Parts: sequence; C-alpha cells; structure tokens
Amino acid sequence: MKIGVITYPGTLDDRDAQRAIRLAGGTPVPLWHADEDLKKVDAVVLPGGFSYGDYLRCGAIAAKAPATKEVIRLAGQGLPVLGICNGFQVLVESHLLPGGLIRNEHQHFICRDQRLKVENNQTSWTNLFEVGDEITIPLKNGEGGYIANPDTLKMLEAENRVVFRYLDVNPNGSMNDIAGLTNERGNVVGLMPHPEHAVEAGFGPDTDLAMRSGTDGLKFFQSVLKALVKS
Ligand SMILES: NC(=O)CC[C@H](N)C(=O)O
Repeated sequence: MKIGVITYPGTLDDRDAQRAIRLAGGTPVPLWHADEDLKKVDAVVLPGGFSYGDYLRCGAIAAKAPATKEVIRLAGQGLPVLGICNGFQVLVESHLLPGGLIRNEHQHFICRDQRLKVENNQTSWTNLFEVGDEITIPLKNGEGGYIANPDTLKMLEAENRVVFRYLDVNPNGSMNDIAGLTNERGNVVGLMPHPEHAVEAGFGPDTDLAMRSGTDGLKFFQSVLKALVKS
C-alpha cells in the first residue's frame, strides 16, 4: 500500500512519518507541496513542522498549496488522510475538519510525552485501538489550543467525532480536552500529538522510563493499512 507524505517548505517531520509507514509495513511515497497529482497513493499523511514558516497562521498558506487542493478533493472521495500537528492545522485551515487551533493558553511552546484517551476506533487511522485505550504520544507545538463555537462542539460530541482527548493534564487549554478529531466519514483524522515519534520503544523526551513513548503511534499506520486491505 502506498502512503503519500507531503513536504511543504518548512515541514519537519516528513522523514519520521515515512519511517513510521515503513515500520508498519507500508510503502511511503514522498510528495511535494507543488505536486498537482498525488501519484495514486492509497492514503496520505500531512506531517508536522512549520509549513511556510507559520506565516499568517500555522497551516494557513499550506491549505492553499496545489497538493493540499488535491487532498481536499480526494478526501471527499474517501481517501484516508492523517494530519499530524501542523498537518492538523492544515486540515482545519482547509475546512476538512471544523474549528480552529490557537496559541497554547500559557503562550509557551510545549514538548512533552502526552497521555491520551482513545474515544473513537471507527476511523481509518484508529481501528486497531479499543475505545478507552490510554496511550502516550509526544506533543510539541506552539499553537495547539483547540477552539470551536458551542454548536460545533455539541455536534462533534454528539457525532462521536472527538477521536483523542488529553488525559491527566490539558496541556494547552483545548476545549473539551480535544487532542484529535475526525470528519463525518472517518477517513480524515487530525491530532496535535505526533504518532510518528512513537513507533519504536525507548525514545521520547521524558526522563522517567515508565513514561517514555513506546510504540503506541505505530497502530495509527497499521490501522490505515488494515482499513485499505478491507476496502
Ligand atoms: N510540531 C509541529 O508540527 C508544530 C506545529 C506548529 N508550527 C506549531 O508550533 O504549533
């Protein structure tokens, strides 16, 4: 299965995403922001980083890139899309996911291992989790505060579209502790933490061994491969 990874000017985590895909058993396909076709990939990852230097708002310029336009078109046909951190910001700026992401409440950049609760395992990227699973995934961003108007929040909760919630601490002031979301169909998922940094045991920023990110992130990439085999 071919999984595209889009590189924008300023993207940081494209190679880690490619590595995660390879470790899960897929074939990563590097894509460039100016590409007008996505080389017939079976799924696509929008990785983390600082696309276009985070000018205007994080993800705002990337949302207008030729490759993103194609992502928007193909997502409408069911292409599995995962937006990680800056990729989540791009998905929100593209209106593939609702709401907005603003500066962390405390105004600081965060870099930590973050506990998350899995709330929805009916998406292309989470089908190997159980609802209620508690996982640890690294988080590193400056603009991760999720906001939405009351009606949107109500709709997201009623339709079970919150996929991940922050556990133990809410690190950035996100409404309803929201760490990740899906679209109605479940093929598009965006989250602030970085699953591609939790695919091999024994690394992560925390010095407490028990807290170190393990391989919880690998399941995202294995899930999409399973979803693709089924479809
Ligand atoms: N790790 C990232 O993708 C960072 C996203 C974005 N540049 C921010 O600081 O919020």
